[in-house]
Amino acid sequence: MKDLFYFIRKMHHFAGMKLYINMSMTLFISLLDGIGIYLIVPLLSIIGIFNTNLDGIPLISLLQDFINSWSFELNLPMVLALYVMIVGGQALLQRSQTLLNAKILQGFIRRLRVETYQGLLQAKWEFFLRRRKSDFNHVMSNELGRVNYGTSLFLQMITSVLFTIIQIGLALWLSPMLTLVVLISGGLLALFGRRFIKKSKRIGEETTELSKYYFAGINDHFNGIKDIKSNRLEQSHIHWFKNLSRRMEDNFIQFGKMNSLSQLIYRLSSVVLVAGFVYLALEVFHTPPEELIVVILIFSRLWPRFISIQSNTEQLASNFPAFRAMRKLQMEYEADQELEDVTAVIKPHEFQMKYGIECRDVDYRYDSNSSVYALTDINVHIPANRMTAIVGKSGAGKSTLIDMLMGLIQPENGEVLIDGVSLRDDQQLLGLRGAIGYVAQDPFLFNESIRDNLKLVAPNADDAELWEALKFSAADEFIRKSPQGLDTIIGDRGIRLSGGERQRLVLARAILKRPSILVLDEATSALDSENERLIQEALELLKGKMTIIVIAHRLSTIRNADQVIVMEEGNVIQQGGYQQLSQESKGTFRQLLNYQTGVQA
Ligand SMILES: Nc1ncnc2c1ncn2[C@@H]1O[C@H](COP(=O)(O)OP(=O)(O)OP(=O)(O)O)[C@@H](O)[C@H]1O
Repeated sequence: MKDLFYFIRKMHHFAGMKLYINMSMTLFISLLDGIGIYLIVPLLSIIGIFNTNLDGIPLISLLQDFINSWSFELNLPMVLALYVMIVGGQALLQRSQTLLNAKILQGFIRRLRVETYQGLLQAKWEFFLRRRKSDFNHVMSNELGRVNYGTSLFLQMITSVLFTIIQIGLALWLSPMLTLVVLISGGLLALFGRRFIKKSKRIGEETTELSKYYFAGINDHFNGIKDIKSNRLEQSHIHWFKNLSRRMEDNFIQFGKMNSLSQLIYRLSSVVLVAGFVYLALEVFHTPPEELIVVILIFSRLWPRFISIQSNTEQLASNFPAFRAMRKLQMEYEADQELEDVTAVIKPHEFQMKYGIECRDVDYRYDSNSSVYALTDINVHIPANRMTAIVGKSGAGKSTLIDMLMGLIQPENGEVLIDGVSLRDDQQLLGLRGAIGYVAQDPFLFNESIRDNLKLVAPNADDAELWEALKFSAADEFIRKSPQGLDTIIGDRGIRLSGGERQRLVLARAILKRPSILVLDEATSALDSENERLIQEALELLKGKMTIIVIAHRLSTIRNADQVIVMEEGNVIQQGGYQQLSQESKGTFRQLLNYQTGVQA
């Protein structure tokens, strides 16, 4: 409930006056609707088609006096014209209200969607390390839809409740005793209905869990489709999917069963109540027939409202878990924001690094409850405008160190400094990130054209600049050969390219950004020797102009590095020039070199 009110407050903040106009319109439409129905009896009676004495009915006798005071005589066409005007006016108003309602809701959902997306993008990298990406997809699509539906339902309910209160007031005026009986019956029904609301909430919780599981599953399966196909795992996945789909169906039907049962009970009770009413009115209270007609009219309008409020509450309760899931995600990313505003632009050339990046006594672990550290007591200096290589066995902590140097993760102890200023400073962090060109182990490309993928980092670059970057990364030749050239669409994550082609393309993209720090995490691992040599030569030309940090398993790649950092089990165990380290016969670096060149120590 608390989460629901949070979003309602948000909507109130967003829509302001429009929300009240919308609600007033709904109320007015319901009133017109009610008047239209109530009027038909007295009007027909006034013109003598329906012969009843209306003197005893307060509101209607007033209306009768008013109509009688007119100087002209009311006839059937005029009565019907009045009726058409009221109901027609209501239909016109209804259309405007539906439009306004859609605008408010859609505007609110757009805002919520953008806010959540932006909040997620501004969260720290560590936030993403701890969570499944499919959970974000789930909240951003499925749960957002349920929040939308729930919010709209809640607004409908407020107007419905307001209108019901007005109707109760009218009914009390017309016949207090019988209305009280209706109200008491309604109250008993609401008490009885609490169990249905509780059950709806429980079913809603299961809906959230199942849909989360569904999103995670399809996400994993389609990401791993190559493994599934090559290992013939289709059957087990289809079996999993069928099972889950069955559970989703059951969950849906369970809600339908419960909702229809509550509706059945309410409807049956309404028939019993009407029968009881008529009996009481005629036999006990000796209500005159014309008053009875009005009371039955009131009842027939009031009771369905009770039923629909009850049914809407059940629907709303089944959506509570979506409100909670959305709010929980928001609170989590709000607590893990890394920058005030990631959209603030600091141009790469505005970031000047003279001395370099330094790690001072840095410790880091991925899980604060575990005793295992990914980095321990790291003290390194990455000099500006030099090339530094980081080497070590798999799992030694190379990528973690790079993430630390880029400010993606923050040390548990110690400090990372750029020219002596801590990376905990937002401006420093923003400046650093803007100045980095990063090529990951598993480079990311969008399912767009080569041109679009490149222009992502440099929207104003012309074709000549694109080709220059592509030449640098030895990617120009294969792109020239493809029939569509720069307009070639490269598939999901660049699936239509080979691993080496992808790496070269991402390297071109990094260069196009004109970074002052180039970070290559195993960025040339998929290249053949010829292309690797071409890139080495290109990097050689960059030396002295930008800071280059390279992780490489193939040590031939880093022969020209100014500094080599050797890591083992989260520690830096050697640090120095390539030549110097290769001559330390007992050192790990020498061992690694020997393994790769086939020389036994
Ligand atoms: N997201 C993570 N959550 C928990 N532990 C992690 C995570 N990423 C890495 N680790 C652990 O941290 C240690 C260092 O990993 P890291 O990826 O930095 O090694 P690496 O030297 O880059 O390895 P490789 O050469 O295989 O890429 C490893 O023991 C790894 O299991």
